[in-house]
Amino acid sequence: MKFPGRRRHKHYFPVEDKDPLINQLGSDSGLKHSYICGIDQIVVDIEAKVDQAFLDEFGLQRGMSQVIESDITNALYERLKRDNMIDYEFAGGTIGNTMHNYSVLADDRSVLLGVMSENIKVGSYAYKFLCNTSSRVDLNHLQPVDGPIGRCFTLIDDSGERTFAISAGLMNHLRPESISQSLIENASALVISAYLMRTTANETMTQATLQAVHYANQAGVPVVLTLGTKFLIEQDPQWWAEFVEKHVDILAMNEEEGEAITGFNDPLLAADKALDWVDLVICTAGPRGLFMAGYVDDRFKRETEYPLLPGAIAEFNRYEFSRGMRKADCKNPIRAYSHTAPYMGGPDTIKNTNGAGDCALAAVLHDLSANEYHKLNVPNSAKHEQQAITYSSLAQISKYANRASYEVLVQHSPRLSRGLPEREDSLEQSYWDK
Ligand SMILES: Nc1ncnc2c1ncn2[C@@H]1O[C@H](COP(=O)(O)OP(=O)(O)OP(=O)(O)O)[C@@H](O)[C@H]1O
Ligand SMILES: O=c1[nH]cnc2c1ncn2[C@@H]1O[C@H](CO)[C@@H](O)[C@H]1O
Repeated sequence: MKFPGRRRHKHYFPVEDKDPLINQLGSDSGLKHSYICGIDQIVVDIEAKVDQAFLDEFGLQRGMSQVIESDITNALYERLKRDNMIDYEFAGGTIGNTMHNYSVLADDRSVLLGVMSENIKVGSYAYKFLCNTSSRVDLNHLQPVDGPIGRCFTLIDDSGERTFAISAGLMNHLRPESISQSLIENASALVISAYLMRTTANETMTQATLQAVHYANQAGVPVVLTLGTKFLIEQDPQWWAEFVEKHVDILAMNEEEGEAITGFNDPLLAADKALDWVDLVICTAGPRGLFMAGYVDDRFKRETEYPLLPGAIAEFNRYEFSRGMRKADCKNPIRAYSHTAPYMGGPDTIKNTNGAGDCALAAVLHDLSANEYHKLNVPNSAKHEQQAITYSSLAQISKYANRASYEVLVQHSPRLSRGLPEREDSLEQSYWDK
C-alpha cells in the first residue's frame, strides 16, 4: 500500500522515517492486507468523435448512457468501422475504471466482480478488457459466462459531451450465488454504481448487487455508491433517495446527478442534503473542482488554516481539516465541508474528461483503505483514538482527488497508465502547500 496524496507534514504518515517500527510498514512482510471490492458491468469502451447528425441517425440521446438493441449495435458498429471512426478501444465500466485506478494509485489489491467470457480469443473484447486492467486488480472472482462481455460506444461531440450506447452482451448475467459472502465481509469497502440497477427481466445483475449490498450492510462494510448518470436518477429520485438512505454509506456524484437526487443544483447544498442519508459525500463539479461533505465528532473537529469560503452555507469549509467519521460514531456530530479547485486550475488542453470523476473516487477510496490498512497494522496508534473512516482530512482528500482527476484529463483514456509521482515539481508543490 502506497500512502495517499502528497505528504509534507510529519503528522501524516511518515513513510520516510528511519524508525524501525514504522519501517515495518515500508517492507511488506508480515503485514495484514486490506482490499476493496467493486461490482461492474464488464464493458470495453469503443470511442469515436461524432456529431449530432450521427446521434440522430441511430436514435441516440446526447449526453445519456443508453442500452441499445442488437440491430442498432450492428448498424452502429458497421458505420464506425466503415468510416474509420474508432479512435480507441479500451477497458471501461465506471467501477472497472475505479478499481483499476485505485489499484494503480494505491499499488494495492482490489477485487472486481462481474462476468467474463469463458472462451477468450486473442484480440477479442474480453481479451482487451483483461489486457487493459492493472495486474493489481484481482479478476479471479469474475463469473464465467458463455458469450460476450458488454461494449460501450463512447461517442464524443465537439463540445466534449459524451453519449454512451451500451451493447449489453452478457454483462448483466452476474448471479447472486456468485457473490462470496466472506469476500464482501472482509473488504474495506463495497463499491457499486447506479448502472447496476438498470437490468431487464432475465438479467440477474441487480439481484447480485443487492445480495452483495446486503452482506456489506450486515457486516458493517461501507457501501460506496456512484450515481453514474443523472438520467437514471431522474427516472425515480424518490426510490434512489430511499435506497441511498437505507443501504449506502458513501455517495459519489457529479453536480447534475446531485441535483437529480437532492433537487439542489448548488453542489454544496446537494452534498449537504445527501449528508442526511450517508456519512460521506463527494460531489465533483467539472471545472469548478470538487466538494466533499462529512461528519466529525465535535471533540475531534479541526479548524482550517485556509481562508473561510463564502457559499450557500456561510464559511462552510471551517472544519475541513477534520477527518471524516460515521455519524453513528459521533457523540455530537457536526458537519464538515470542503471545496478544492481543480489541480493547477486544470490542464491547458484537456484530452479527455471521460472518467475524471471515476478517478476522483478512486483517490477517495485510496484514502479510506489507507485508514483501514493503518488500523490493521498499527491498531494502537494515536491516530485511531478517533474512530475515523478517512485517513486524511476532507481538505487533503479533495486535493488528492482533484490531483488524480487531472491525470485523466491529460491522457486519452479513463484509466491511469501509471501512479502519481512521489514528488511533485516546485510549481505543483504550491498546490499542496496552498
Ligand atoms: N473542464 C475542467 N477543467 C478543470 N478540471 C476539470 C474539468 N473537468 C473536470 N475536471 C476535474 O475532474 C474532476 C471530475 O470531473 P467531473 O465533475 O467532470 O466528473 P464526472 O462528470 O463525474 O466524470 P465521469 O462521469 O466521466 O467520471 C473535477 O473535480 C475536476 O477536478
Ligand atoms: O451502463 C453502464 N454501465 C457501466 N459503465 C458505464 C455505463 N455507461 C457508461 N459507463 C462507463 O462510464 C465510464 C466513464 O465514467 C466509461 O468508461 C464507460 O464505460
